[in-house]
Order: sequence, then C-alpha cells, then structure tokens
Amino acid sequence: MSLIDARNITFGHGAAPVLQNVSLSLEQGEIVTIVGPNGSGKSTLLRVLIGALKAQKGTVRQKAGLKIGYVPQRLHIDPTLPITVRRFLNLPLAVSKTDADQALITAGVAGVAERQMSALSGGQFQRVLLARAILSRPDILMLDEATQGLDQPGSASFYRQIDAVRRDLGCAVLMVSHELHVVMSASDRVICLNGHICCEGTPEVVSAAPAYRELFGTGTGGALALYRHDHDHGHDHDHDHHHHEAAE
Ligand SMILES: Nc1ncnc2c1ncn2[C@@H]1O[C@H](COP(=O)(O)OP(=O)(O)OP(=O)(O)O)[C@@H](O)[C@H]1O
Repeated sequence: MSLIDARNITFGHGAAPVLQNVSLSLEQGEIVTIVGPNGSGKSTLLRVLIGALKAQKGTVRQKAGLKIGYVPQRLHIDPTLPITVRRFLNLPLAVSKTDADQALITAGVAGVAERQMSALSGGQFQRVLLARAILSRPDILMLDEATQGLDQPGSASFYRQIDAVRRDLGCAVLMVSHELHVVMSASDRVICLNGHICCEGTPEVVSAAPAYRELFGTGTGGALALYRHDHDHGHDHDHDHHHHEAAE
C-alpha cells in the first residue's frame, strides 16, 4: 500500500474550511512538492498528514509503523539559551555520537556538532534540522518551506542535499515550497493547492495547466525547462490531464 493515504480531507481552524476535499497519497521513494499561494493550506495539510491536526471530514491512513521526519517551517530557538548542535540532536531522544555525526554528514554539515545553534548560518541551521529528522530513519521526510531565508544557490544546494538523503535513506519526500522553479525541477510530482487541489502531475504537466498558470502566471516555464534534470525514464503515474506538452 501507499506510505500515506489521505482521502477527501476537509479541515478548518474556525468556521471557514482551509482544506476542502483534499486527497493525496505518497508512494515509497517519491519526491512530491506542494505549491500554492500564501494561506492556501499547505502547512495545515502537512499537519493533518502527520496527525498533529485532526481532519473534520475524510481519513488519513498511514502504513503500519510509518516513521515521518518532519522539518518545520520555522523553529525559534531563544538566542540567549546556549545549546550546542550535539545537544539539540539529542532532543527529544538521546542518540549515539556515531549516529549524530553520521546524520550531520548525510545532511551536509559534518563538523558543526560542537557549535552553538545560535552561531549557525541559515543554511547550516536548516541542515541541522534535516539531520535531526534523518536520525529517526524516516520513511517520509516532510519539509515545510525548509529553504526560507536561503538565497537561491543556498536553496538549490539544500534541495540537492535532499535528493542525496532520499537516495541514502530510500525515503519518500513531501515538501512545501514557494520556489517554483528550483523545487519543481527536483520533483517527481507536483500538487498545486489552493484550499482544494487545483491540479497535479509531473512538473511539466502542472506548469502547463491552466489552473496553475492562473495562480502563478506563465513566467516560470522557461526557468523550469532550464532547471529540470533529465528524466529519461517514463512516469507510470502520469495523471489524466490532456496537456502533456513540456513547458516552453
Ligand atoms: N492555528 C491556526 N488558527 C487559526 N487559523 C489558522 C491557524 N493556522 C493557520 N490558520 C489559517 O489557515 C489558513 C491556511 O494556513 P496555512 O499556514 O496552512 O497556509 P500556507 O499555505 O502554509 O501559507 P504560507 O505559504 O503563507 O505559509 C490561513 O488562512 C491561516 O491564517
């Protein structure tokens, strides 16, 4: 079965629904990106999927024993509170020194273990969060706008790291992002969310879809073609859209 399978999710923080009839499933090893405007329910959807929020309608089924490594959108650490990277990695569960060091290597920040969290650059900080998520040996890595505050080379490099981590752990990746061209190029599947799912499919299919263009314009087409790494294999999970032409 799928790692996670959400069907017809409806959720509201108050009276007005934020998510309406959203269905999504994730298969082993896939990289799926959720894009959508501010306030479109992306973070809320991730929190429903991990079980932090309970859907008012619909079901979320997780494969038995599923482990999710969650990298939040923001994590505020009080700068006056001294805490080393190594201590941080031992929260909430103690891990061995070897495992911690290995996770830092996998996340691309070998050697920062004894530094203060407050002394890390934005990119290093996000990689330490990634290392902490890796330590649980997740089946799914979930990243919520994990590259906020990084410049474009910084986030491109972060996403390359994610790809490497996926290969190392063999996990699936579900991420939320605003950076359409960088992220879409690295995804097997893109889901365009605006309270409901507007369109979904391969990056090419989504970027050509009218609903996507209405939300984001057509400006990313060229960049997408540039950044897209070549997939020479077929995607057998293409969706039923009729527009299969690549982005211009
Ligand atoms: N704890 C909460 N209580 C009340 N409303 C909330 C809460 N969290 C989010 N919302 C509202 O739910 C809607 C969706 O928020 P969400 O954070 O899921 O959107 P998002 O797509 O992740 O946005 P962004 O791109 O700005 O991060 C917004 O209108 C937001 O104000």
